[in-house]
Amino acid sequence: MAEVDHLAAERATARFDVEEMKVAWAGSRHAVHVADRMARLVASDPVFRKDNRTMLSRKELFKDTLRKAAHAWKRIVELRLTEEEADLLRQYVDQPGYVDLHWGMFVPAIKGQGTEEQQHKWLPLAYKFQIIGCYAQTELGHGSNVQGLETTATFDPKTDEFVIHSPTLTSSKWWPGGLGKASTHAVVYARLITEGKDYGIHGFIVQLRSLEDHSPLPGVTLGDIGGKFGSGAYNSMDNGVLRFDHVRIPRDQMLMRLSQVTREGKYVHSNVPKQLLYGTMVYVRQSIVADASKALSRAVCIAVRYSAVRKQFGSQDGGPETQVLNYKTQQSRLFPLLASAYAFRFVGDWLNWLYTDVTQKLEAKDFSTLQEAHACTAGLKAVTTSVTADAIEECRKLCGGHGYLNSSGLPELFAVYVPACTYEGDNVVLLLQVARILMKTVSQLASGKQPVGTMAYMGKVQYLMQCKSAVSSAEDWLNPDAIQEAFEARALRMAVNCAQNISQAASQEEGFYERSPDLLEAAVAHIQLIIVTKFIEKVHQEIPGHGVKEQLQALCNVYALYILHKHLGDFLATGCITPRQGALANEQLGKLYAQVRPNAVALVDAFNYTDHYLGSVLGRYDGDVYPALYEEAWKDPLNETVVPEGYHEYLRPLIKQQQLKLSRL
Ligand SMILES: CCCCCCCCCCCCC/C=C/C(=O)SCCNC(=O)CCNC(=O)[C@H](O)C(C)(C)COP(=O)(O)OP(=O)(O)OC[C@H]1O[C@@H](n2cnc3c(N)ncnc32)[C@H](O)[C@@H]1OP(=O)(O)O
Ligand SMILES: Cc1cc2nc3c(=O)[nH]c(=O)nc-3n(C[C@H](O)[C@H](O)[C@H](O)COP(=O)(O)OP(=O)(O)OC[C@H]3O[C@@H](n4cnc5c(N)ncnc54)[C@H](O)[C@@H]3O)c2cc1C
Repeated sequence: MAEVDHLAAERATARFDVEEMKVAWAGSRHAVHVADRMARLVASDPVFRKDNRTMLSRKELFKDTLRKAAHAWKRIVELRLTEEEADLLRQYVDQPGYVDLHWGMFVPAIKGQGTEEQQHKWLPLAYKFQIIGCYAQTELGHGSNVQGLETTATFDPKTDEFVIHSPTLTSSKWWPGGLGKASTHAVVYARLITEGKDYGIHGFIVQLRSLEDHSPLPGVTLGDIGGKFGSGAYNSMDNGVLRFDHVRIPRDQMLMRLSQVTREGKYVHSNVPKQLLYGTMVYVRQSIVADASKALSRAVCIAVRYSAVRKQFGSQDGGPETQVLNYKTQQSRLFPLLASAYAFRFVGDWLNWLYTDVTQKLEAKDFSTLQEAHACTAGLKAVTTSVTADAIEECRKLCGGHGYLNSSGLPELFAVYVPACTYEGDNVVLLLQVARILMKTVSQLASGKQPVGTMAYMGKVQYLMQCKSAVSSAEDWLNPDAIQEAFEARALRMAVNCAQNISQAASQEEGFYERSPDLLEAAVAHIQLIIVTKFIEKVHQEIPGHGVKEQLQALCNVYALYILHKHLGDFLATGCITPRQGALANEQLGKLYAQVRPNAVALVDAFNYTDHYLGSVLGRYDGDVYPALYEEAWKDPLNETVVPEGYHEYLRPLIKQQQLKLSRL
């Protein structure tokens, strides 16, 4: 810990037990302990240094990524780390790379879509890194529309092989992470053609590079797709392009858990929903929701600590300058983001539970919760990533000019994070999926079918369509039932309004198309309801530790009332609350900010991030920001020489020319 703690006074005002809050955040004492150990292991290892990352060229950065990944693997093996420890170690290394896709998508795709035999063959190779895999689905011409992919896998019964081919330029695989330079294998999604019939998209394991010298195999053309947004950032990842020219693979490299092609070329589909093909995406979407709280909490931790250190403007009587964290505007921009970090953390935990539950049911051939899993993972992925990306940028602004420096850590965090709004499903496309399910659920209400899971509230349609909020004072908004009812009524009424408007169109499809902007808003309202509900449920649980439950209660209220305030138009337009009740919610929000203020620094300390992981001179634990900023500036390569390169070529002649002109006057 730091020798001088410039934030000590802030820490002293906390009205709760920070160590216990760490447990509430991490999920258990064991989780705090393991995370702490792995974070320190990474922070103390010079190979994992990352403060120079934004100054490296793309080639240097990529090599640095390979080095870190190899070193991480060496440490994982040497220390015999468990899967949980290894995942955390990779998280704290904090540099996107091919391993993310290998463990995050290639392995899950084989686990989810491979037969037992296939898993037996391929997983041990992947587990030991004897092969490196990626997930090659998106093409140059199609990403969102998976059914529109063009790559073909045509069965040749003569040789018992599939022929993988890219028939057009637009069928080139484009974007897969790890494909460009590192992967030896890929799970490739292609149209299965057998006996002259196109059976749509299926997954195939295809070897791309030699295991001897890493050169592309015959018929395979591949490379990196080029530099991406921001310095450092996601440029450590080799997103790739891949084309096939009639590449042959054995029949048993089609992932055959869901459907099979026999030796004779007969297509056989197991009696399971086709959507299970999208299972890997569902898995990754739920992990992206968990990651959103990590990225958001990092940005918020930096902004809160720096706002407590930074002072601007004196008091009226010429006293000391004011900490910017004391400005009400700073609080009203920052504390909802702090509350959102906690909200996303808890909804992420719940989603992980849901995913595990659905997976167990699928194993038992119970597919009843597949739609719920799809709606929740798609919708929560969309809302949490959009909010987090915007919030990181807001945290940059909250840190003023210094937030724009790479050394603040915020520009890189933003650049790394922002593609999360696009990958694993563009957020708009995913929200429209949620909207479709909402419309289906509304249409089934008339027939008396009771909605279940997170849609269950829609079953209270008679009541929710006409209920009026009973709130008559600002304090009434602290009642979770009042919040819950207002959010349920808003979500349901928006969905019903959309359904009514769609029903007036010439066709359901046309109505859906015309009303899609409204449908997006209805989907967001439904997802926000889920987040609020899960936060309320969390706070209702027994939570040990002095003051911890009270702080979480306050943050839960901040989150809900902030959303209500931000989307006041929805609540008023649907008649769920009156303008006066909206004003009371805002009044209560102001009081809650005052309650959060003395606890703010301790609430971000509870994330338990090392300075290495935060990677920010502004977010340092000790708050000793100015010497660090000053020191950091001198490390820039531009400061390696006092007189810059190019002076003699471009600056001196210019200055001399001007001097000459002046001397002639
Ligand atoms: C150390 C470990 C770390 C782990 C963490 C890992 C993190 C990794 C970091 C991430 C790195 C980035 C990597 C990025 C990878 C990628 O981006 S991979 C590519 C991702 N691509 C997409 O997400 C494409 C998005 N598109 C789609 O998902 C689909 O095309 C679509 C939009 C859903 C439409 O599909 P379509 O087949 O056309 O279906 P519809 O007609 O719309 O619907 C038919 C029915 O199917 C239901 N459905 C759709 N999807 C699903 C699903 N996933 N699950 C279940 N059901 C689904 C849909 O509701 C319809 O149902 P009915 O109405 O009942 O028929
Ligand atoms: C950093 C990064 C990493 C990636 N990694 C991988 C990977 O490892 N493997 C892989 O296979 N892919 C990967 N992808 C690809 C990613 O999955 C796709 O980019 C993503 O699914 C979006 O598809 P798209 O690019 O086709 O966007 P498009 O669908 O072309 O989107 C363009 C615009 O059209 C809108 N739009 C599209 N369809 C509709 C609709 N029906 N209604 C309304 N609006 C619509 C979108 O909202 C968006 O505004 C990665 C992408 C990125 C950026």
